[in-house]
Amino acid sequence: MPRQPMLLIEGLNLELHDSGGWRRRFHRCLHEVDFDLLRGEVHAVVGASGAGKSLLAAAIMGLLPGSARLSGTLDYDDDALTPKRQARLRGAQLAWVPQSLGSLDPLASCGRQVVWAARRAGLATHQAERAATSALQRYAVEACRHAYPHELSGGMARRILLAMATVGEPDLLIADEPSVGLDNEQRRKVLDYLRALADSGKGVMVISHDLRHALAIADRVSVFRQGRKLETTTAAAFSGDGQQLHSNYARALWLALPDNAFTAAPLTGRQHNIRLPHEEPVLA
Ligand SMILES: Nc1ncnc2c1ncn2[C@@H]1O[C@H](COP(=O)(O)OP(=O)(O)OP(=O)(O)O)[C@@H](O)[C@H]1O
Ligand code: NI
Repeated sequence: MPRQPMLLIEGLNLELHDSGGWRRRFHRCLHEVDFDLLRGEVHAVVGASGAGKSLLAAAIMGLLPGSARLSGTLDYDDDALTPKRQARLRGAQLAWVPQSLGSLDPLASCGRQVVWAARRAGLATHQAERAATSALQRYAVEACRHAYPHELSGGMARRILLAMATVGEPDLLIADEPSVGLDNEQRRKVLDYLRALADSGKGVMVISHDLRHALAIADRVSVFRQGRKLETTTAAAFSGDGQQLHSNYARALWLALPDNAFTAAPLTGRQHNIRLPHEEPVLA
């Protein structure tokens, strides 16, 4: 029997103000996006810089700029995800690892911020302290408990954000580029932990510009480009010469992975000319 999605998004359109200029002009950042997330699943969202991945996360969390124009339906657990409901669920059932390391409070120690996150998720004071300790241990940043954000490396700061997002055992976790700046060992641990969260019945949405990292843990993958979702497919469809993929873009992303230069069928001249989506660096 098909499982009911915990998160269901249909026909999502988003317009934001153009930055700069005095004229009030909007531009469309998301176009008719359909997306769903099942319990127990890791659903990866991949695509180049500017594809709209982080804006989709912000729309789910209810953290878009005030002037944003949003239309379409957003349901969580069979009920509309209204701004009021988003505010109530945020930090408890709905958790988010933001892409920007600037999200940490520069004036509070890292340990304090993880405890705050646990309190926000509804834990009582002594439980929050205990949960914070185990979250810091899980990501091997216990030594950073008394440090301030400016004293951390990028990878350490990323792991503090992960500890904050997961300390309250959320139902749905959105991790926006959770492994940027981590070494291979740490990345593997973080990805394994996200996989384990899904295996324990939670829903995990992982946003990544790196298809390899997404495929390491994903059940399904949605490919975005320029504000549009091109396709949602099983992670298993990224195999061989990519024939199971629907869009040329997803196939190009797949064939561009270093290992596939050796294992995939030879590219035709036309495929060689596909412009690959790594034009811009990810700002994190
Ligand atoms: N606050 C904002 N105001 C106006 N435009 C914005 C705002 N945030 C993002 N955009 C625009 O929306 C588009 C999508 O941005 P988004 O941050 O979702 O991309 P992304 O896929 O997460 O990219 P990256 O991989 O670089 O993080 C971009 O063209 C960006 O310029
Ligand atoms: Ni982003």
